[in-house]
Amino acid sequence: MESPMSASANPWLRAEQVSITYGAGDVVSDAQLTLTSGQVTALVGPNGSGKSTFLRGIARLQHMRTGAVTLRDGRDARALSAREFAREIAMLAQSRPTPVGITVRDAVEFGRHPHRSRWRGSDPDGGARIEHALELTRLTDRSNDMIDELSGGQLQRVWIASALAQHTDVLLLDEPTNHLDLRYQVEVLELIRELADDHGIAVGAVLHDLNQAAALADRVVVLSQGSVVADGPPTEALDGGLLTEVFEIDIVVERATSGVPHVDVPRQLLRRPAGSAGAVRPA
Ligand SMILES: Nc1ncnc2c1ncn2[C@@H]1O[C@H](COP(=O)(O)OP(=O)(O)OP(=O)(O)O)[C@@H](O)[C@H]1O
Repeated sequence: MESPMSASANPWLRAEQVSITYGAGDVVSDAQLTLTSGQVTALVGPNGSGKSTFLRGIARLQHMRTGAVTLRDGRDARALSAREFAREIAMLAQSRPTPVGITVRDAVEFGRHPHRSRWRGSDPDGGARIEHALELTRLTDRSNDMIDELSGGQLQRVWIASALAQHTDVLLLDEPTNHLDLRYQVEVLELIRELADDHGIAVGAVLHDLNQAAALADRVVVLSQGSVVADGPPTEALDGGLLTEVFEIDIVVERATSGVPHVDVPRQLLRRPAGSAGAVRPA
């Protein structure tokens, strides 16, 4: 991980012409993604559009039928050993079993696996990296708690801490705010922004909430039926017409005074007129 000051202009990860199949046709088709130091890139799109599969393909958790993933120094990410790869790219997958009987610190320590020497298990930087990851995720005071006793939001922060302890330039997050209440969502989103801004990490995150994507991301990539149909700053990629087509529901995008687009669905879609058949009335 380098400081943002030393970041080169080259993307830290470039995935190109990625196609992934589960057997009956491609679910990701000729897709591309570029991740840059200090930038958050949000992947958005309807259920089943291929967001997770695309990210998992890049993270080598899914076989790619075609495609290339190139690191900043020109190395082919797919040619690296598992240990080398895990020193470059950390991935927080969507669903993880919660191990029983381990502490927060133990879970964060998992992230050090690619840095431990093979035979003796020594990891001179490990202690400091783990402390730093706990600090960034505000978990220092909980480090001795058992992880099966944490709330969903705290647990999510533990997994992010574990990915941070891995100390990579690139962080891939699949729905990092899933199952979190609003407060924890905001905390996790702020943390992601901080990782990019203060630590120069190149973040790629699948997000469902288009307004969160608009507020958080420097770039938004829109996937539809496995293909990238928009890739640009939120003001360009979050286009009302395009989103209406992709999500198959009327979507209006307004530009707030801050410049951040605000994505909305017309209210009449959500409420039945009072007195209409089947309207829900308060008891
Ligand atoms: N293990 C699997 N076996 C077969 N098909 C799969 C498998 N996982 C996903 N798919 C299919 O691949 C397509 C893309 O799924 P994927 O989970 O990548 O979409 P997504 O955009 O992340 O969806 P969501 O927003 O619902 O998480 C879907 O049609 C899905 O049914």
